[in-house]
Amino acid sequence: MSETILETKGLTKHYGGVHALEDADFILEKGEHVAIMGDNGAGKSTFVRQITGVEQRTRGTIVFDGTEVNFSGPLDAREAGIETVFQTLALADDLNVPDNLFLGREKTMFNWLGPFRILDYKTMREATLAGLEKTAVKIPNIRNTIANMSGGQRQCVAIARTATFASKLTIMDEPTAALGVQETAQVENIVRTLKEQGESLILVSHNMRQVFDLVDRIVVFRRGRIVANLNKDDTDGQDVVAYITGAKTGAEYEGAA
Ligand SMILES: Nc1ncnc2c1ncn2[C@@H]1O[C@H](COP(=O)(O)OP(=O)(O)OP(=O)(O)O)[C@@H](O)[C@H]1O
Repeated sequence: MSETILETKGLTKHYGGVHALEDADFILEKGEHVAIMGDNGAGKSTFVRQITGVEQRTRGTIVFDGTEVNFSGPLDAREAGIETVFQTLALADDLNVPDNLFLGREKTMFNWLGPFRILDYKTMREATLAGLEKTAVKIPNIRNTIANMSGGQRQCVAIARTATFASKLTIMDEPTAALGVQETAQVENIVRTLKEQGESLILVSHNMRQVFDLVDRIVVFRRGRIVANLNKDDTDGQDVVAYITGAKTGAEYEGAA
């Protein structure tokens, strides 16, 4: 029997009078790869911001790995096991790969020597290499700073962070939007590797080909609401577009999976 890693019930976010997210009931099973699709302004990023602790929801519940959660910020969500790869990468340009992977985690990786905190570089380097190997990410020199890397390499570093810390859920918000063809292929290969490893994933994407290549299920948002929950094998691009545009209303939709 499958186990649920994430469930939202009635998840709602209003910005003043803007109802960006309304009553979202969403389920993700462990090991499942689900795409979130929808037109610009449909509420996809708002949904991601509520479940990753970036913002505080207006109402609704979030159950993560069996526990109801109220993350006070993104670090809280990371500590619980949610790794997020945003379109605008949360990487520091002037730091190298291990430093970036461990950014914000110094708490667990510092050795205490009296009043001084010393970074354990050996442990960091080894964990970084293991994380890169797990995702089959090829970075020529992990001592290079992020500023000297291509967009694709940067995205791979951000994704490798997921594997390094054995997260329970990976969320990618438009991970290839700014990438070229080859770089996109590399990122997509990493996503396939995560699938083979049983990693649970939410992929926000406008790219129909990519979605059909990579996920098991497609959830469509429209005007802040979930209007469709489609098994990839029971649908096609035309059907998905019909839900995205509102040609199909989703009136028949009654909750998640
Ligand atoms: N901080 C904010 N304040 C006010 N309105 C907001 C805020 N953030 C988002 N919105 C509004 O909420 C709605 C949903 O936006 P959201 O960014 O979640 O859409 P999206 O589906 O992610 O779109 P895109 O594909 O363009 O990223 C939009 O109408 C947007 O203008």
